[in-house]
Amino acid sequence: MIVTVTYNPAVDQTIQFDEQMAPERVMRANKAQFDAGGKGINAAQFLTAMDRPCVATGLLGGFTGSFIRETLQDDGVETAFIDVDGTTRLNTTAIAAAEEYKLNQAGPTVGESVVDALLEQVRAQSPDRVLIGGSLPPGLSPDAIDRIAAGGDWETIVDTGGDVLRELDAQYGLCKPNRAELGDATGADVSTVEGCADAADAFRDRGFDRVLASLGADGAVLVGDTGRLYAEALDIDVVDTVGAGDALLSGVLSAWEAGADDETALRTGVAVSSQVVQRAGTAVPDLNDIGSLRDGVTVRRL
Ligand SMILES: Nc1ncnc2c1ncn2[C@@H]1O[C@H](COP(=O)(O)OP(=O)(O)OP(=O)(O)O)[C@@H](O)[C@H]1O
Ligand SMILES: O=P(O)(O)OC[C@@]1(O)O[C@H](CO)[C@@H](O)[C@@H]1O
Repeated sequence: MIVTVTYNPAVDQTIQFDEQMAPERVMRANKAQFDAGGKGINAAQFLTAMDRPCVATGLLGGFTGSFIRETLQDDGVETAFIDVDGTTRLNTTAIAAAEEYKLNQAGPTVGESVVDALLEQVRAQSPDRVLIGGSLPPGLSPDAIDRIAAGGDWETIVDTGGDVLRELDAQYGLCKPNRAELGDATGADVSTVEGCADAADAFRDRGFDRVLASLGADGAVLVGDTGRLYAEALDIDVVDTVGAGDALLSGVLSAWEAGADDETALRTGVAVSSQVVQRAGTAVPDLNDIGSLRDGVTVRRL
């Protein structure tokens, strides 16, 4: 069973415009939606949709926090959040004439004591795996991630910014940087797939048994003791890439939970992410046909 931890959840507002973004004038959206968001929360939604036992935890506050809790419960996602003072942030994605703008708030300031409460919440679920996803709110340091990782006999997966990844000291089963985060974390040249695989492999020495690096339209690499796997992205019409990395990671974890090997897991991740990027927002897409989509993913060893 997987527990996800989102220290800094968000309500994701996605607004769409026909014309290009321009300053100093009123832009009128033709579509708008609100979704429960945050990297661990997205993963919990995708995992639940794939019938993988999962509990979403983290910090919630204010009316936006209530929206997230109610949305998850309506979607059948098990929750065990800690309530905090302040208001969970609202992050905005503006899609204007096929260009995407991502505007993320910082989130409410919290005290270090929330880490103790959250760790107790995680322990109470007796998970096999814990996924810690997303940024840290003001008031918390990377130690808040390490403490969860070292707080029980579970495998910890982490998906956070490169600046935080390089500060982590605990042992992790997997980290999931995207291309920019991999470059930030390692200082390596990540302009080629091979370069990303080299950087991911070297980064394992920093306490990560495996590294799943997502490369956007170039697909993804998974490096670990069994070698270096590269999966090409599927050729699809992309609407909104927000949540793509969470979907990739969820597909990989879902396959591992079912006992699949790394190649099948990587294929599954690419298949799930390809479904998410074809629609706006971070709500759960149709994941019923993942098996045939997965078979269409090209994977090779590097
Ligand atoms: N343009 C694209 N075409 C096809 N697939 C894509 C495209 N962009 C992303 N994907 C799929 O989504 C996966 C993750 O993409 P990406 O590296 O952008 O994640 P990310 O930056 O971590 O996203 P987020 O942080 O918003 O979750 C890719 O490995 C790929 O399978
Ligand atoms: O600010 P963070 O925590 O790094 O990222 C938050 C976020 O952009 O990540 C998700 C997509 O991966 C969205 O649901 C959410 O708005």
